[in-house]
Amino acid sequence: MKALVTGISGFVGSHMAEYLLAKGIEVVGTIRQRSMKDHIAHIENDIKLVECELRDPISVEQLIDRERPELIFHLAAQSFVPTSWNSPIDTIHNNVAGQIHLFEAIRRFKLPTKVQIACSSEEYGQVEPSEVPIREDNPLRPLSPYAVSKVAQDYLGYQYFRSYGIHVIRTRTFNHTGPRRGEGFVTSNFAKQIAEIEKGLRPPVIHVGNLQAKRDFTDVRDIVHGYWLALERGTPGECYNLASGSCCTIEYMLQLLLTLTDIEVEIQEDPQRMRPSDVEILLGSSDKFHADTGWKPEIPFKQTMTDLLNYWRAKL
Ligand SMILES: Nc1nc2c(ncn2[C@@H]2O[C@H](COP(=O)(O)OP(=O)(O)O[C@H]3O[C@H](CO)[C@@H](O)[C@H](O)[C@@H]3O)[C@@H](O)[C@H]2O)c(=O)[nH]1
Repeated sequence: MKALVTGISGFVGSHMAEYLLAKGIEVVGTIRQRSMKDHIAHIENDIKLVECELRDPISVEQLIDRERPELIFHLAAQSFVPTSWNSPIDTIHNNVAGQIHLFEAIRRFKLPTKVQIACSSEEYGQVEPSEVPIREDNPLRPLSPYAVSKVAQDYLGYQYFRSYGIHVIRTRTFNHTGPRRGEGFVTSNFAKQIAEIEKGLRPPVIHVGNLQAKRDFTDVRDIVHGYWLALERGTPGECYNLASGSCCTIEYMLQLLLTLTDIEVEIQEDPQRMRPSDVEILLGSSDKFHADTGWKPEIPFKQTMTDLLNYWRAKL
């Protein structure tokens, strides 16, 4: 069986590739011209890498025609919320056009390919206290251009399923982290700052943004298992939350990291790290996904954060 992973050199893409290889699946992955390959260097000989700009319909059509994968894990995206404030149109264009080109190519060649699309809990946006844990039928009230791009990807998935019968599964994933998480994202950013302080590379001051936001974190290794199950057992056209079912403040996450180190630090708020509007709480129910696929997260949050901190300690 052949699987195509878009964005294979990214954080989730690299974990997805490892997961698929362990299952004996043939893996093809897309990278961009200037993609860093550090995350996949250890498996580069076991996968096929294809340079493909997903915003270019011709490249995507040629890729799909040539590879004809049975499964697609569509993970390529501009995934950092703050970047989307700086250049909203780039995020919307990148995330929406890439997916449309994939769908159009599948449609053109009438392929039975199963496609998982990486949607996001950010789509729920402004969530009322009475609405948690959030279920899939909650209203979508996106609060960032990134979130709007994910709503568009999500509904395009629904539309291509309804219009053309393409086997699309929409996974609305809540926050996920673990080794190789990009350093801009909060868990990795704080872990990296701690590792740098431990090594004497910076003064003992941790710079933070909004510590009161609440997020529902799952380990990336549980998430890629979920993506596999989504295509194996999920109902085409459906959307599913992937979440741990509990949440914590960003402050709690920072304090947890600080229990894993001996250093003493000062915590300093950095106005640059504040957002024009931040999602206050994301706490998801995965009951629907569990009922259809049996998925549940296995890795405790403390283990995930320990692995992430050790990743930075080894990398610096
Ligand atoms: N990045 C960052 N965030 C901070 C910081 N301090 C506090 N935060 C807060 O920490 C929360 C999480 O921020 P991120 O790690 O950047 O993730 P996100 O905006 O929640 O988005 C992530 O999760 C989505 C799923 O809910 C994903 O769709 C998205 O791609 C990303 O992985 C936000 O409320 C943010 O304001 C900081 O120094 N840096």
